[in-house]
Amino acid sequence: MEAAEYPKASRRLRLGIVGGGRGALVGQWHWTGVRLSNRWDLVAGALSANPETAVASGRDWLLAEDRIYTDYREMARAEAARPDGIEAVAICTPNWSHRPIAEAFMDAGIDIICDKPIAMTPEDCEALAAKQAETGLVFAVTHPYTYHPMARQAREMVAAGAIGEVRQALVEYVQEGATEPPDPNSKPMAWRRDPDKIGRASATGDIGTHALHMIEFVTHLEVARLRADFHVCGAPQDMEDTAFLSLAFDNGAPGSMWVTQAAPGNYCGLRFRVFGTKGGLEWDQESPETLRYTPYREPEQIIVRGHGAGMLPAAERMVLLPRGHGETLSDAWGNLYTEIAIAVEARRSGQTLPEGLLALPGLPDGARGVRFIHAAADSHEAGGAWTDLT
Ligand SMILES: NC(=O)C1=CN([C@@H]2O[C@H](COP(=O)(O)OP(=O)(O)OC[C@H]3O[C@@H](n4cnc5c(N)ncnc54)[C@H](OP(=O)(O)O)[C@@H]3O)[C@@H](O)[C@H]2O)C=CC1
Ligand SMILES: O=C1CO[C@H](CO)[C@@H](O)[C@@H]1O
Repeated sequence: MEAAEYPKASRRLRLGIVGGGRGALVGQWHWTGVRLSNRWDLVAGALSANPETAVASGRDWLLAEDRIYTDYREMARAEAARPDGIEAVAICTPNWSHRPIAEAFMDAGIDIICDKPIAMTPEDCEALAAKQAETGLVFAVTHPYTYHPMARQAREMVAAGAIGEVRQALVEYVQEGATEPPDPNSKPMAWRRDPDKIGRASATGDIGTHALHMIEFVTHLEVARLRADFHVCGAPQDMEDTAFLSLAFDNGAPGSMWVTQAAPGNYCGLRFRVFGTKGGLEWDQESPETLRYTPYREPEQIIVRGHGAGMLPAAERMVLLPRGHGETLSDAWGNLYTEIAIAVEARRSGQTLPEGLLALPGLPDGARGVRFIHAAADSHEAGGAWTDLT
């Protein structure tokens, strides 16, 4: 079967970035996606709350001097006033600042690319949703892992009935970074232990939101209810580094989620196992090129990323290199930024895209992540009680 192509870009779109300056973590990953997609020019930035770091970082990134900003509000105003102003902004700052930054750029008519979790509370998300409804802007949320072709392949196989009806699903996102106390000079760790800056949960929000998005994406189901227990399994700290969750999907299937940042030997272990009436699918982000498919009572298959040989069209259109010529998380970021560019260009030019072409996480997905954090924290505080997530 031929893979449906993404529409060609008519030009590169103009992007600005807030956060991601010297010492920051995720800004570089956004920049990688921007470059690999070849659909964006990064032309402006407010890269730090500290003016000196903002300027130094803007020069590192070779931004024009007049487009290096020391205040994101000024950036929103100035860029909106330029004929060649940015068309979208990527928000790569700590969680607590996402809402005010997004609002400033939405007020300026600029499309939003926001890191997760998109805000601190469900009420924040409602305010953002109201502003999106009023402005009609794109609001993309950066869950890159569903942009691995083999994660997309799993989703498409479930939709095509390859494993029958989903009867149970397990997801884990396991890391090791909280095993020892954090480096006191680490910028990314400085705010991740502070509930005023990260929110009501630590690891559960930081990586559990990706796990939630992935398992719902692959199964085409929603988690209707959950129960959660938070633990500290690594170096002593006030917030949880580990969570065990039981899940109840909206079709009645049970599931589980394990999230930890204190499991030595695990680096970025986002993994799922999904089983249905006719077979199972298993995938591991640390070995993203293969998908294990176990049709019941038939030989198991290892499907390898590449062209043909069992790849379904929506997954195959994200394939960049031939089979065996490794693609990894940076390519997934490139695929994500490709879909964001297509959505932004379509909105700006008034095009309607074919139904189902994009699988871009939007504001409802981001808001779901925030509700998930609160439901998990509520459940933990209630001794692991079942808590609604719908
Ligand atoms: N999608 C994904 O896969 C990932 C998502 N994330 C998410 O990305 C966000 C950022 O995380 P991370 O990169 O680890 O955090 P860092 O602390 O490493 O980086 C945050 C950056 O934001 C800057 N910043 C803070 N406030 C402002 C402001 N008012 N104006 C301009 N810049 C500002 C900081 O600069 P300074 O301190 O100098 O002010 C720093 O450069 C979080 O929400 C996190 O959950 C993180 C990793 C991966
Ligand atoms: O979203 C995320 C994924 O990866 C990071 C580190 O590996 C996390 O801490 C982060 O917030």
